[in-house]
Amino acid sequence: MSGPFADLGRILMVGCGNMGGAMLRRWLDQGLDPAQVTVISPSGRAVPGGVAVINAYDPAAVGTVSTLLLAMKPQQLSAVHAAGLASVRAELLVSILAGVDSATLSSLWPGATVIRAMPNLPVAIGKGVVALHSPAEIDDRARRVAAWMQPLGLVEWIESEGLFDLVTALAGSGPSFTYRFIEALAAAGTALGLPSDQSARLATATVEGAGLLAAEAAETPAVLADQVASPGGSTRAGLNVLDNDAALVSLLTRTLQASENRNREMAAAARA
Ligand SMILES: NC(=O)C1=CN([C@@H]2O[C@H](COP(=O)(O)OP(=O)(O)OC[C@H]3O[C@@H](n4cnc5c(N)ncnc54)[C@H](OP(=O)(O)O)[C@@H]3O)[C@@H](O)[C@H]2O)C=CC1
Ligand SMILES: O=C(O)[C@@H]1CCC=N1
Repeated sequence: MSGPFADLGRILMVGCGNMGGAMLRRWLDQGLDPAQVTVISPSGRAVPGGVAVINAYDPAAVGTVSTLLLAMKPQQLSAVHAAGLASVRAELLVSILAGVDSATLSSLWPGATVIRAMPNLPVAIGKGVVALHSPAEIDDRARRVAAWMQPLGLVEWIESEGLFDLVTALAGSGPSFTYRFIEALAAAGTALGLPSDQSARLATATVEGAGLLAAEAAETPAVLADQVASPGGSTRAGLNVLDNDAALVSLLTRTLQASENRNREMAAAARA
């Protein structure tokens, strides 16, 4: 096999819910061999594309694991470790757990190369973000992880682990905040008289188009905003509301701060 999935060997994926499932589906769409992956899911719920699923760790069923991918909730880490996973000697340990720091992961799986990955939900269509952090020098194993994540969207290394909780808030949680914005735009349209289904369609398509243009254009979002807002026109009247006392920036700063704080709390709980 070649491409981004070469050299990952057998992958054991712990949890395959909203986020893990989106990643796995995209990888399978992009050529990952389902025979390479085993998923642990306590409910035994079906997982995408013919991938083997077991409801508890069973060394005989799993065999030798090269890559261990943690994709359950941070609060499940100690239970997962205690339920046999401590004995897995994978060369690569990749964790998408919010908060949980690399020192905690290294102490639980000594000897593994630990990489933290923070994906977001649009990885489902290859338009996600995957932030990566390696506590050690970025070596060939770490580069292998970056190549593995490439089909999911934008891959960015975050050098300082101290910034990872903030990156998690901005990019990991960011789609949720953006969906709220779409809902709020639609709700405002409805409150002012539009039929709700039409307002929802208009809001979703407007955010889709604006996002795609922002990603492709040479201009910054600030310049694009000005291209919409004619001097003395109606957009400027609306922007004045968002910009007054930096209302939107202030709201989003508090939003990211709350999420970052919660990531720190989850990291502390995982260390305890
Ligand atoms: N949702 C998102 O957008 C993002 C999530 N993350 C991170 O991804 C991780 C998963 O989140 P998300 O997918 O939303 O959560 P979900 O609740 O959707 O999925 C959790 C998964 O963990 C499994 N699980 C539960 N208990 C255990 C256990 N004891 N052993 C093995 N597997 C277990 C569940 O299996 P079953 O269904 O069988 O119970 C399920 O497959 C979290 O750590 C989160 O921080 C990171 C970035 C974005
Ligand atoms: O809500 C959570 O805890 C995770 C972190 C990023 C997205 N979901």
